[in-house]
Amino acid sequence: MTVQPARLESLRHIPGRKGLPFLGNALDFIRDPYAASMRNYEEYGPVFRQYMLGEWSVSLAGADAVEYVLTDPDKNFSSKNGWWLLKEIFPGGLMLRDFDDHRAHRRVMQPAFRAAAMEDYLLRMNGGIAQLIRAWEADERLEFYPAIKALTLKLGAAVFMGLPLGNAEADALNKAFQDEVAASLALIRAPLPGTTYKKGLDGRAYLTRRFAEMIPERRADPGADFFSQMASATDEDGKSWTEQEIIDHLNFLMMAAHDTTTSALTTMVWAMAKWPQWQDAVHEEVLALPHGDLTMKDLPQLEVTERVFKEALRFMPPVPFIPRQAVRAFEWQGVKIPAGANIGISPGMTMMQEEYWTDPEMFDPDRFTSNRAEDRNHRFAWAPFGGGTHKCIGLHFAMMQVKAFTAQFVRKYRVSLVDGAGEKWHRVPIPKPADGLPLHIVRR
Ligand code: HEM
Repeated sequence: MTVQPARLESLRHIPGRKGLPFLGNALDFIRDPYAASMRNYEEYGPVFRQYMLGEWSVSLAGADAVEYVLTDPDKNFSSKNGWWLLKEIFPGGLMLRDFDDHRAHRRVMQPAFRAAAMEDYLLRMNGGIAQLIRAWEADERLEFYPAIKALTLKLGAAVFMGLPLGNAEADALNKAFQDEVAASLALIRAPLPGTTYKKGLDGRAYLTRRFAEMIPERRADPGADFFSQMASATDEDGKSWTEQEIIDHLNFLMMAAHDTTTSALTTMVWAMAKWPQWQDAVHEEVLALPHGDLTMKDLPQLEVTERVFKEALRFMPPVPFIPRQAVRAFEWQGVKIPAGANIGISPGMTMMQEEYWTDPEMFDPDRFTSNRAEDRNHRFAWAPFGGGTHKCIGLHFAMMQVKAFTAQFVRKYRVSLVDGAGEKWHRVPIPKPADGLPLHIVRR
């Protein structure tokens, strides 16, 4: 659905500040997005406008706003136009579809996340993780962020693309994929030679060509991987996706899965190194499992691990802000907001609000125990995976991958922070430690 962007004149009644020419409030936001949003909230109230990189947007603060926009009872909000940054590099992905078209595509993708498929992914993951973390044995000091990023990329090539671990082409495909991700976030968005953006478009062209060549192979001899699932997926009428649709969905899925899980695992391991009582509790829980590979049956037993993961997502959410575009005018908290306005909501800010959480600045996985259940203070108090029709389709997959990794990692290693490590984080676009998170690592 195409809607003309809202003009400044139609937003003037909404309080807010412009900041610097063109940059607007971007520097403040990049430095500390929560502090910047909280300042605006305190000064202007729950509806305010912001200017960044030449664009105005309207922020709606608080869990009620997160619920209203994500559940979208009046079909007011376009995800496709909200996530315009991703439109050229990752077109056709689920998040870049709206309403009936989105629902139809999501339904076709859903079987790739059913229990039987998940069991196969877990098998692949277990083998891959064992092999990849073995390489860390030789180190006494491990820079965790680059190490886990390399691990999730290699696992991704196996689980998403169906390539055997160590496949010669996997590195080239992963490099093209990383170029795409970098380009989707680039400030200069013209395909000039040598730019990040041009490299991303080249990466997309290469992946598109290779995926197209691989589709007949995946159809003829399907394996236990996402690519095979998508190549053979059909809708209610038995119609398959076109070649281009398969490529676009696979490409987007890998992007949606990769940096988010990498970031969450980094936060979790940082927290377990900083507050070792959680590392001990997770270790003890893992030791109580039957020895051998983690199975689907074991996953619910990892209850402490799950709480530590949930708290890591609250503390440092990989997707702290969610954009939409209003496709029609609406009213929120008595403020009229015109069609075409860019809308921003922040599950990240909500997950730090004292209204819903005790001592929100404290890392406290016990807030998720059934007797405290602070996440139930509001249906959208804890929403690191979003909600409504676009709620993360990979959330159980992410949980499974995190448990599969953590179980093997804590069984094999104990980690502590190198002095001063992990003190500074880049919070946007996806959180990562500025120093790469150097850890002391010892074999148990
Ligand atoms: C800790 C890890 C993850 C986090 C925090 C996360 C977060 C999110 C969020 C917040 C959304 C909704 C965005 C919106 O409403 O605009 C989303 C959507 C999505 N995620 Fe995840 N995600 C994670 C892992 C994954 C994984 C592992 C996969 C795939 C295996 C995945 C695939 C997707 C897809 C395809 C969508 C679009 C869904 C739709 O539009 O219907 N994500 N994710």
